[in-house]
This record gives sequence, structure tokens and C-alpha cells, in this order.
Amino acid sequence: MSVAEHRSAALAVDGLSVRYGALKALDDVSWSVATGEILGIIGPNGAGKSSCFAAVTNSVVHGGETYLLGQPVAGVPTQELAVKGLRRTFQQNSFFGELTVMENAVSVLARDHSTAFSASLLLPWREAATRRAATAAARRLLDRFGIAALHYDKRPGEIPYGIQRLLSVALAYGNGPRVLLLDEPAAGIGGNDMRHLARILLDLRTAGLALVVIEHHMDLIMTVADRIVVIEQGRHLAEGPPAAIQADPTVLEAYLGRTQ
Ligand SMILES: Nc1ncnc2c1ncn2[C@@H]1O[C@H](COP(=O)(O)OP(=O)(O)OP(=O)(O)O)[C@@H](O)[C@H]1O
Repeated sequence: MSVAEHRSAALAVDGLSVRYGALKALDDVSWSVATGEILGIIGPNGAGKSSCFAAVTNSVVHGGETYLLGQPVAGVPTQELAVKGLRRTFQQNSFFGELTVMENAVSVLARDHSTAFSASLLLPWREAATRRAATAAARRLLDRFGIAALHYDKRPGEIPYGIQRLLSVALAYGNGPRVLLLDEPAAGIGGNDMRHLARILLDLRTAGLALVVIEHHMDLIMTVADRIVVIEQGRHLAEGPPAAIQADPTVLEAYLGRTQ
């Protein structure tokens, strides 16, 4: 990968390697995503896709370098990366199960705002105004992800599963990162929920977010991604636009062919 590519990408990873004991889960994998682009990452179960996200967010020991908005960030703690604009979701839904949907949204926005915003939540004379502002911001966040008001006062476990998946993405998005990594956002959903998710991903792209999406649902990823990286057994197998990937004999042999 050239120096120019590092500088122009929203996120670039160069030579990522991850080992779990004797297992080489990821071996010298490189890719990048630009602002306003959706990069899809596909590959068979256990190929090393989630390990990519773990390495990029510095939550696992790894080799290689990561550049966020042109700056090397390999040693930056995960929480600090989130503040710098790199956030992720996990395969499992992730929210506070005892809080309502609205309270979950308010709490991530309080986390993402400045410490002054969070501190002001504790000052009694500013509390009412701050809470109103926080609730209004949380409504805007939930609305952006198509989460209807009828769900606001429920706990996440009480809302339909498709909406739970969107809530996980909304909470990771918070006050708006520069790069969002989504690990199988469509896991366990289908039909209208999938179409809804696709629309939201395209809207986020239009708004200038860089998105990296790991996905097993080929319909979804081939529809929304601008470019696809294929990983197999920890290695970068292929890369290109969806149509080229779908027609690539190596990919068909290694991955897509097995699902047909
Ligand atoms: N914490 C861990 N400790 C040991 N081995 C792990 C760990 N996490 C992942 N692995 C192994 O590393 C390999 C890559 O796993 P990874 O989860 O990155 O693959 P994946 O492509 O995301 O798979 P899937 O599509 O099934 O989620 C697999 O063999 C997996 O069993």
C-alpha cells in the first residue's frame, strides 16, 4: 500500500496479523476504506474477519499498522480510538438491557459528548435543560436509524429483533464517528428489516461516513458495498467491485461456490 493511499483513506490497515496461540488467524492482510465508501468484508466462517476488527480497534495483540485519517493509531487504546472517530459493533447486540431504548441513546450521547456535557448532567440547576437537550438529541439519533417512538420506553429485549440490530448500530454510531465497523449487522434478520438496514447504510454513506461491513448475507453486501475484500484462512484472497467478486473463479471456488 502506498503512502498516498494511507493519507487519503479514512481508514487503512497494512499487513495485519493476529495469532491466537499456535493459530494464525490473520496473516498480512491489508485494505482501506475512503470517506463516503462502503467496504464489504466477506469470507467463510473462521476466515479471520472479526479478528480484523479486533486488530484495527487494538483490542487484540497484532502485527501491522492502522492509519485513521492518515495518522498511525496502532498503539491507541480502543476507547481513545472511539473518541478519534473509529467505532465498531459486535456480532452480538450490545446495549444496557436494564435501561430503556431512550435511556440507552441518552447514555451513549452523554458518553460521546464533551466531559462538560456529561458533567452538566450532574448540576441540579442545569439538569432539566440538559436532560431536555439530551432527550432531543437521542430522539434525532433513534429517528435517523428508523427506531419508532413507540419503542422508546421499552427495554431493548422487548422490541423486535430487527429493531434491536438497528439499535446496536445506532448506539455504536452515537454522535457520529468518521469510520464505523459493522460486524454482521444483518445477522438473524431478513425481509423488510434487511431492506431497512440497507437504506440506512446507504444514507450513512451519503452523509460521508466510511463504513466497513462484515456480512454473510450476500444479497445485502453485494447491493450496498462499493468494494469487497474476500478473506480466506486468514489471508487476503481477492478484492474488487461486487460484480467482479461474484464472477471471480477463485472466490467462487473458495467461498461463494460452497454456499450454493
Ligand atoms: N479469542 C480467540 N481465541 C482463540 N481463537 C480465536 C479467538 N477468536 C477467534 N479465534 C479463532 O480465530 C479464527 C478466526 O476467527 P474470526 O472470528 O476472526 O473469524 P470470522 O471470519 O469472523 O468468523 P465468523 O464468520 O464465523 O464470525 C477462527 O479459527 C476462530 O476460531
